[in-house]
Amino acid sequence: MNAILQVENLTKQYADFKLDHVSFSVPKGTIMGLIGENGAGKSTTINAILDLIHKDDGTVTFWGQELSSTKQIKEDVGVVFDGINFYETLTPAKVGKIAGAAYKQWDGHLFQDYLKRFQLPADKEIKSLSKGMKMKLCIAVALSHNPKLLILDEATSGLDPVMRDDILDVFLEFVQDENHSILMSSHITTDLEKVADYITFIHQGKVLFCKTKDELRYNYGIIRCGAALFDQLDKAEILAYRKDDYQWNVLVADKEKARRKYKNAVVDDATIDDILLLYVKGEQAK
Ligand SMILES: Nc1ncnc2c1ncn2[C@@H]1O[C@H](COP(=O)(O)OP(=O)(O)OP(=O)(O)O)[C@@H](O)[C@H]1O
Repeated sequence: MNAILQVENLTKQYADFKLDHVSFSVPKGTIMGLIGENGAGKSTTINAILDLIHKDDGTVTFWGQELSSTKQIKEDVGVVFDGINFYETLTPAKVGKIAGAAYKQWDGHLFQDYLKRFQLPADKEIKSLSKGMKMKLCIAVALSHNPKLLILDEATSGLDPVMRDDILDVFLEFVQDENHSILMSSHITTDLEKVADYITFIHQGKVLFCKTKDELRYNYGIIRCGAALFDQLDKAEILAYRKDDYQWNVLVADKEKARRKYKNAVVDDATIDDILLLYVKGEQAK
């Protein structure tokens, strides 16, 4: 069994939104980035995976098994959400004691190491910690019960660039163990460009694609052209397109082919943000 987490046809209907047959898997030793516009369904996906909300259909398997025991998930899956809050009068040291009693696999020394590494004061009340410090505390707790899978929903959004970089290094260290994996949603796509192996793009409740980051980075490109050339483009090769004031921006899956074929066009590399913007704000060709 190569996948730590497998999600198949996950479906959840709300009054005004449907998470629609979402499928993807997170292989061992890898980081899967979950991207999508606000309201795309990322948190709904994560909540359904963790059984925090009832799913209408689909299966979620951890290590090849549908887990009926939430206790087992609690031990083996470290979870960090944007906005998780501990009681304000606790201190990080007290949080460590409580977590030590709650998790069988708790490693108090590891927790102390993370407090030092993340520059968190052990004896300061949580109400006096900044948002970023609280987030770091959540990450320290999630890592210190020795999970095999980390699920992070916007877990780095409150951190400054220097601390984000440090935390991303911690995530990369975590997946050095090939039995570990991470599923992380983030709007900071440059973070995912740095650490993710795969990207799953959810758009309006559906998976638009699930691809390796390298495929996106090395193969996807944007043709910048005028109306005349746009009319000549092979429409079957266009993934999405958008016209701004002066030019057409056309997303293609094979930029080298486009460079060979349309010699007069500028074909730029595409960042994950570019891809997301063109799919969300542009027209989809197929
Ligand atoms: N409990 C609920 N009842 C009804 N609708 C809900 C509920 N929770 C979420 N939704 C709707 O589901 C949709 C998807 O929300 P979700 O939080 O999954 O998006 P997201 O991709 O995580 O967005 P963001 O990037 O803004 O966090 C939204 O339209 C939201 O209003």
